[in-house]
Amino acid sequence: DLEALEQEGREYIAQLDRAAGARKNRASLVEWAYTSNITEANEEQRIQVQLELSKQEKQAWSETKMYRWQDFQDFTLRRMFKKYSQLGVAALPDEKYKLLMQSVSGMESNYATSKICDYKNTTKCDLSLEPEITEIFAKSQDPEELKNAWVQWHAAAGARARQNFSQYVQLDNEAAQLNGFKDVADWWLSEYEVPDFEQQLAKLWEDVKPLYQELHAYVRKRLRDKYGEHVVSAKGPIPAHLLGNMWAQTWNNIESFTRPYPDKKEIDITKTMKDKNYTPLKMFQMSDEFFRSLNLTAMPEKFWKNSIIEKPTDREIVCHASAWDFYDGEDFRIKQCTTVDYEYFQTTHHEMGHIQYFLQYKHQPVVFRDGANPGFHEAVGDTIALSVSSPKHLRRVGLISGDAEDEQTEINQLYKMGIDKIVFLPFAYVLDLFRYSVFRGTTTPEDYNCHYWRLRDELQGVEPPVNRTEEDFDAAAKYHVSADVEYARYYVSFIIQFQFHRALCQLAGEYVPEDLTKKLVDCDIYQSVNAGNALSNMLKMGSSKPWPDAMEALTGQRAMRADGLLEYFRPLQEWLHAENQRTGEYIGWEPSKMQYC
Ligand SMILES: C=C(C[SeH])C(=O)N1CCC[C@H]1C(=O)O
Ligand SMILES: [Zn+2]
Repeated sequence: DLEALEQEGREYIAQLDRAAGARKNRASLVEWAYTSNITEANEEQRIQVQLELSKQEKQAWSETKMYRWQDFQDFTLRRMFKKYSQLGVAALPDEKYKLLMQSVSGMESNYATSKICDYKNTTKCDLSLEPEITEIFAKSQDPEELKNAWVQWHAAAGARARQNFSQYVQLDNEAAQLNGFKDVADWWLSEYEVPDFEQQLAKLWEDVKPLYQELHAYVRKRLRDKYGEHVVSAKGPIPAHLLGNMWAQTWNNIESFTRPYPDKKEIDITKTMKDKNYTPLKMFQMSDEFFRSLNLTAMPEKFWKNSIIEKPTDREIVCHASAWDFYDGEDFRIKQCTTVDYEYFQTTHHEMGHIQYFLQYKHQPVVFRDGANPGFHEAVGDTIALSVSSPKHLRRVGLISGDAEDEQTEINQLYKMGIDKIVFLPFAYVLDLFRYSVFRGTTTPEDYNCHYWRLRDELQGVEPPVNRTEEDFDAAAKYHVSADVEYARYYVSFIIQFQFHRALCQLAGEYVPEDLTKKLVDCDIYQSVNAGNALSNMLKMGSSKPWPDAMEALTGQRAMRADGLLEYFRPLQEWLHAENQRTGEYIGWEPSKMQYC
């Protein structure tokens, strides 16, 4: 009878989950070995083990399919079977599976080991993305030097990945179809478990676009004041190499010469960190302490022993920051090439947020040890960082001094947050709009680069510093495209982190709507056990329930909404609107005059 069958199913899925945990542990270990020491041998070993594990998964999958789990009464049991009924890339025949692994691995190693030559000393050609090229984009205010680094990097890390990328698209789409999806775009979107998710992304962009356009116009004006109208036009897109970041995804590095009230004391947190002899370890300890102050879980012993928090000098590694769950309930690690600066202080909290999520859901079955949706996992650390980057908290830890809050300081503060959070949204949206169209075949290899720049031009209002052709492939110059990491998760995160932040601030008594002494921009949830417990209750759920349930558990809302972000930045939006009217700056941008199609 059904009851007996369901009980049999329960016992089967329990042993399958344990076996899956052992497989994921092995997969993480061999992946870690490769990304923390990029050699041919480690790359070969990684692919061998992945292939072996995929055979075991295929075997288990054929057994799982035999169960009539759709008729089971138990929601959680049905959900476990549903997730285990999706085989993933292992559905590919061995040869194609290996080819797919090799093409992604080839792109990722190329990205991680790409070097460019020094602008002045052209025989010195050992500059890596981290720390050297990142430092150029953080510090240089020479458009020619920035253009040179931009062009070299996009040739090395972008164009060189084109062949591998088109093979990866082909094979990943085949895997998607073997899993019952039309293409990888639908597979990625299915992770969000709501039928109209793509439309929700478009709606969020419509909600935020007016704010972005005001900020874009203001920044273009300030850059034109600085570099002149022959470098920055009055009505066109902004040249992508002038925004302080290789991908123009956050513009924090141009804050010092574009902030609204320049005569207000400059808050140079990087300088203060260096003056106070901060070390990468201290940055991690401060982040750990913040989480513990919320009554969340301390980093376990193995974390401090096994993590890599500084770039090694004796080998090549994947420097792009990452957090790792080894699925044994004890081994959790971060790998990042920390430099002592504000940007990496934020990144450290971002990665520690992933680890905290791992720790909170480690009691779940392996199959539920995931974010409620991929965006949730990206939002945890950033939500904490919204408190850490508040003037109140920075004063608390001695990273800024003096300057009590006044209207102008507050606008400067919101501007600093806005050139990090608001400008990121069109960048993130473009990256997966581009890849959805590639996987769907609406963008073919012959117009990869044309389509990428058309989206960058139309949505983000940035243009390439030089003309582009189909010899280039600029999308792959971004880590996540070369590493096959979906990006809508960050777009979602930058929206929902403000819903999380607002809810936590209310729980901490730090934010009271309409109470001007308890404003959202001043909120710091540090040491609030009340806020921490609510966050913990949501994190413990992992992916055991559809994400609207997790969202509701923390915020009372069941949907993603831009209202948290818009409320947070309301004063800035009003200031920018008035300022752009005062200067008469054109809002929006005309199509770029650069050749890229
Ligand atoms: C820090 C990570 C590792 Se999950 C990252 O890739 N982030 C964090 C914010 C956006 C995105 C990026 O760097 O492009
Ligand atoms: Zn992340």
